[in-house]
Amino acid sequence: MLNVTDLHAAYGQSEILHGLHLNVAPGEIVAIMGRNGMGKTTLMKTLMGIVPATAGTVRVGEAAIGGLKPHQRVANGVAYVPQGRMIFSAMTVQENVETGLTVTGKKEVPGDIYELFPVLLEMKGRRGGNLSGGQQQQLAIARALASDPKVLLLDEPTEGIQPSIIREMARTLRRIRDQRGLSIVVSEQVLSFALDVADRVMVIENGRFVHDSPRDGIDEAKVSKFLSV
Ligand SMILES: Nc1ncnc2c1ncn2[C@@H]1O[C@H](COP(=O)(O)OP(=O)(O)OP(=O)(O)O)[C@@H](O)[C@H]1O
Repeated sequence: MLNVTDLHAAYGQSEILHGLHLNVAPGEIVAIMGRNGMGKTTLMKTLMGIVPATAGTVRVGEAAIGGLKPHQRVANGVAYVPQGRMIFSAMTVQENVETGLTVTGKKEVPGDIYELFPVLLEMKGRRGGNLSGGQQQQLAIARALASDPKVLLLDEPTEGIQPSIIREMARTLRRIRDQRGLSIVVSEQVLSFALDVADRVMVIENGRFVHDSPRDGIDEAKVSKFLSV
């Protein structure tokens, strides 16, 4: 579903991503793990078109999206939950989710989104800024799902979230995948969450993938070693 070949990206003269290859099958969940500063956020932003790629191709299904602007990528089926969630604090929960509908032409939030996140239905008239961190993360995921994506990108969704909510989030993401059949790419530093949520774990180091393993039979000690400073 998502096919990335030889992706390079740079900030000015400083190249950060050095030729990444990534294939995510329909319905597959891939976790991209790596320490701070290894290039996870840059990869997410490059896939979204927020940071321009200097070389390489990005396809979603048959569509080449590498040259498109972020909103055009959303229209082609890519949705993004940025690091730090970036919900609109002054807008209500419902208004936040509605911003995700723009590309679908729908006026109302589909009921299955509130079924996934019942707390958002209870709080739909509250301002986003008044929600807890875990609730804001649910809101950011709901907003992303409102665009009816084929590929969902999440950048460090567990950052600043309590352990019990993190386990719940892994279950919810798998449920979303099972219900919608979409592909999910999640960047992560918490190994237990990656093992809970993903079918495959990749490790990025200094802008290169250095490890790629199915969840089943993964060498946890080896992955932990990459993550320890
Ligand atoms: N706007 C920017 N301008 C210049 N360099 C940047 C910029 N953003 C990130 N970098 C550099 O790019 C490299 C990769 O950063 P990136 O944010 O992609 O890492 P990360 O793996 O997501 O880390 P974190 O877990 O801290 O978010 C780092 O060396 C960082 O200093």
